[in-house]
Amino acid sequence: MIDTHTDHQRKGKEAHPVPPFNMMFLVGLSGGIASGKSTVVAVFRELGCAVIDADVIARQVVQPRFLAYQQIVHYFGNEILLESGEINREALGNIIFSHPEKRQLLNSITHPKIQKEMLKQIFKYFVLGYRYVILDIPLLFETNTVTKFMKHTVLVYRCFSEAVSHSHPGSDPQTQLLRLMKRNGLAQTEAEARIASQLPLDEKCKLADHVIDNSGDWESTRRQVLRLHSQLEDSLDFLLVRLVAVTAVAGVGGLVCFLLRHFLP
Ligand SMILES: CC(C)(COP(=O)(O)OP(=O)(O)OC[C@H]1O[C@@H](n2cnc3c(N)ncnc32)[C@H](O)[C@@H]1O)[C@@H](O)C(=O)NCCC(=O)NCCS
Ligand SMILES: Nc1ncnc2c1ncn2[C@@H]1O[C@H](COP(=O)(O)OP(=O)(O)OP(=O)(O)O)[C@@H](O)[C@H]1O
Repeated sequence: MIDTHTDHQRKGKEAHPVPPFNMMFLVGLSGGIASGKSTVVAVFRELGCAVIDADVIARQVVQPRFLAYQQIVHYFGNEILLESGEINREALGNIIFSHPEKRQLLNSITHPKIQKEMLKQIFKYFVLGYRYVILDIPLLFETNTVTKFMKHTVLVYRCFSEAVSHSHPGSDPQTQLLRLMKRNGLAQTEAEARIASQLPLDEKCKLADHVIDNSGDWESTRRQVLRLHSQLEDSLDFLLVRLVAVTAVAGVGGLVCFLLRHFLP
């Protein structure tokens, strides 16, 4: 039987907040459609890690009381509204996934608001003293502006067939397509358009610092997450950031003392 209580847990290394004045770092997590992101994120949450979900925020910022809602209705028209007045996500999805310029437009409306809300949540976790925050962002590698703020990037991938897993460790496009069609009730062309709107998984694999292979069973995935969490907790980056912060504070303090001594009577 596999021992689910790993060394990591025995050492009691859960992600409890550390005192608030310690600096933290960001970890970007992404993956293909139905690759297992939620599964991986659930393990991180179970370990007490701070997780921010971009898809959840993307839904919040387009609620009727927000500016993004008005802008979307202004540019896309009332046709994308449900009777309740809320955005018809299926209708909007059908438009933006088949028209790249409209997708660009929607992104330009929503992404700044999503990023602003993420920033607020990051600040909250900073104040609470977390060592690192996981940002679950489906478009992490497509949106270059975000990756530069990540100390680590993680890609979750899942090979759906044995044959593919050995030759091409990225995805099985056919199975991914079928899953998407079934899950979202999409026609083949619509599902293809959705997949084509994102970077191919094997491209993302090359860009990521860490890859979690979710092709095996749950335990195998869980073990990889525990190992990664342990690495992140022990990360020297954390110490480096603290060192830089302490140096900066000392530098500013020194400067203030110098100025006070020279310019005050
Ligand atoms: C187009 C919308 C209305 C479709 O809604 P729907 O409920 O059908 O899908 P949902 O929001 O759950 O997204 C499902 C997946 O689609 C992909 N996706 C969503 N938006 C985009 C986009 N602009 N470009 C490429 N892929 C996207 C992601 O993989 C995401 O996980 C919605 O996705 C949206 O508002 N997108 C713009 C905001 C965005 O970029 N969200 C992604 C997180 S940053
Ligand atoms: N290792 C695994 N073994 C068996 N089933 C799995 C495994 N990982 C995930 N699944 C199943 O595959 C489906 C997709 O997983 P999950 O929801 O975690 O993916 P996701 O990447 O978050 O999907 P989405 O694209 O909707 O965000 C779920 O039904 C989940 O239960």
